[in-house]
Amino acid sequence: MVLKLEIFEILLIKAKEIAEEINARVIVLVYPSREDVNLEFSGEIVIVGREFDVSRENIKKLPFPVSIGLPNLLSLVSAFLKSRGIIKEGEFFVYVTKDSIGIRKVEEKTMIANEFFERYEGIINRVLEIAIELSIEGREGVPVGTIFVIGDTKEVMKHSHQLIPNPFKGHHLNILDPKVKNIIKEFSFLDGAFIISSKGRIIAAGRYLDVDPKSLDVTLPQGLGSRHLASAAITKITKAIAVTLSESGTVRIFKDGQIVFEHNPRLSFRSL
Ligand SMILES: Nc1ncnc2c1ncn2[C@@H]1O[C@H](COP(=O)(O)OP(=O)(O)OP(=O)(O)O)[C@@H](O)[C@H]1O
Repeated sequence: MVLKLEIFEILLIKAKEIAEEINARVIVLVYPSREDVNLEFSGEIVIVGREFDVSRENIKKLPFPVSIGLPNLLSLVSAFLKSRGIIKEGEFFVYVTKDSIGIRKVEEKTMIANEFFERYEGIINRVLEIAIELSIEGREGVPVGTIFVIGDTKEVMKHSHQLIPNPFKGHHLNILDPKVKNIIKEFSFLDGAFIISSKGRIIAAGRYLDVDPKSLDVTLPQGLGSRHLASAAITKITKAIAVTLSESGTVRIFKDGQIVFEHNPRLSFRSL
């Protein structure tokens, strides 16, 4: 069968029609299959993806890693749109992947709190990306587990101590620098946590979190051990956010003592 238009172009046309029909103000393109997105739409267009160089005013670009899977991507987009006041709870947006189309309602409770975007958006994205790569690749093929504690550094340092001399002391390395990714991966075998400032600077690695989950009344689903309890606890007594990678491959984000995001890339590593 010869198609006059590519599937993706057909989906774009339909997305616009649906958006207009249901009064959706946003169309989300998830890792679109082509760069020259040709879509005249009066609302906002959000592109989830990496390599797109767009400068049109109504197009926003979100660099979420594809490996977190479509449901998680859509939850993050939903939280983003809400936190930026682009759409409100209960409203709909239309999304298009390279071979599917759908409608999503912005729920009252998004998996990720709005602060995710207001505070450390870029940093959490980068940490998530590293954690996901480590989950899939391991370190030199061996599964690793680790913790990243982001933000409220002063308080976090008060509630933690070094297990080994801090390899990052005196270095001004920033997690947003692409070269730093491999350095982090190299040090991921260390026991303890990475401490990252709200601006992305790597303050320490090999840091033990001195927190008592019991007295802080932290409860997590069964099966989660001391790494996860400590991560939850540190986010309860400070304003920090923690990202953990379990040796089993699951990546979790903690905030206010609770899990706000959970995903195992090893179980769903696929392209959209
Ligand atoms: N308070 C803490 N601060 C920093 N790191 C910790 C803390 N408690 C445990 N860890 C780290 O977590 C590692 C694994 O502990 P444990 O197996 O109990 O955790 P877990 O939550 O079951 O994690 P995993 O799912 O990766 O096995 C420890 O070897 C240590 O490196």
